[in-house]
Amino acid sequence: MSTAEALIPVRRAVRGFLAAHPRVDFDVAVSGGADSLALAEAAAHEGHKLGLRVRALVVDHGLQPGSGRVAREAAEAARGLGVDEAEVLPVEVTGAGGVEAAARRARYSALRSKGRGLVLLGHTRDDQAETVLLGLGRGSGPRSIAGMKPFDPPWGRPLLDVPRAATRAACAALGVEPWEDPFNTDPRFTRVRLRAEVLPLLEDVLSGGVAAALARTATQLREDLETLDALAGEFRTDEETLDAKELEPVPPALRRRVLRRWLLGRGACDLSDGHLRAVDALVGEWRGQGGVWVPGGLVVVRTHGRLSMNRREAARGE
Ligand SMILES: Nc1ncnc2c1ncn2[C@@H]1O[C@H](COP(=O)(O)OP(=O)(O)OP(=O)(O)O)[C@@H](O)[C@H]1O
Repeated sequence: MSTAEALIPVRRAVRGFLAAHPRVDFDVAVSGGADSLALAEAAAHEGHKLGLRVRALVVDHGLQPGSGRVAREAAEAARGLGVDEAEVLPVEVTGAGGVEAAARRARYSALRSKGRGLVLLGHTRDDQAETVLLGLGRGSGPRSIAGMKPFDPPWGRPLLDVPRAATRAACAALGVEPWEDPFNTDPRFTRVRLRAEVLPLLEDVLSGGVAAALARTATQLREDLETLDALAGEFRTDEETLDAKELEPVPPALRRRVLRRWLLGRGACDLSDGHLRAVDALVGEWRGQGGVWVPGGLVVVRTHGRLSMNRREAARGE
C-alpha cells in the first residue's frame, strides 16, 4: 500500500465529519497513540484545506515517571504531522473511584476547559465495538449499547467508523512510532481482555465483520433512542406531579422515558431499569399498590390518579 493510500480512510472520515459539522477552529486531543496521531494528521490536512487552524492538546496525567517526556514527544509528533500548535496540559489526578477513573475525569475536564469549540477524540470503530459489547454484557441498557456519539459537543469523534488497523497503517506510512499505553495491554482491565481475547474469538467464530456489525448496531440503536427521547420530550415533566391517567395509554417504552425525565428532574439519581419499571407499574399496572422507593431518598406514590414524590423520611412519617 502506498503512503497516500494508507492515509485515505482516516482523512476521508475527518473530511466527512468536518463537512457535516462545519466549525471555525477545533482542537485535537492527542495521547500519542496511533489513533489520535493519525487523527491529528488528518485533521491538520483537512482543516488546512478549509483554512482552519488546528491545535493539538496533550494531557499529562503525571502518573508515571517520564510522563512529561511522553507528553512532550506526543506534542512534537503532532507538530511534525502538520498541526499549527500543540500544547501540553499537566493535570492533577485526584478523587474517588480508582486512578483510571480519576485520570479520565481530570483529562476530560482539562480538554473541556482548554478546547476552543469542538475537541476531536480518536475513538475508532473497534473502541465503539468494545463499548457496545461491554454494555451488552453488563445489561446496562440501550443507552450504553448505543455506544459513543460522533457529535457530542464539546466532543467530536470522526473515527467511529474507521478500524483501528487503519490508524496503525496511517502511522506506519507517516513514519511515526505511536506510544503504547501500558494500560492498553494490562489483562486486569476488562476492556483489554475484550479487545485481546473476546473480539478476536467472536470474529473467528462469526467469520469476521463483528466490530463493524456492533458499530452499525450502535448507530441504529442511537437513532431509535434519539427518536424516542424526542417524543418523550413532548410531554411536560417539569411539574411537581404527573398525570398517571394521561400516561396510561402511552406505550411503555415511551412512558418510562417520560417518567425518567420527571424523576431525574425532581432529584432522583442512579435510576436502574428495575426502578423505572416499578414506577411505571404505578401507571400501567395500577392496582392500588404502595409507593416505590427510588435512589435519591425518594418514594413515588400514586394518589387520585397523579404521581407525586415524597422524601423517604416524610413517607415513613419521621
Ligand atoms: N493523555 C491524553 N491527552 C489528550 N488526549 C487523550 C489522552 N488520552 C486519551 N486522549 C484522547 O481520548 C481518545 C480515547 O482515548 P482512550 O481510549 O485511551 O481513552 P478512554 O479513557 O478509553 O476514553 P473513553 O473512556 O472515553 O473511551 C484518544 O484517541 C485521544 O483523542
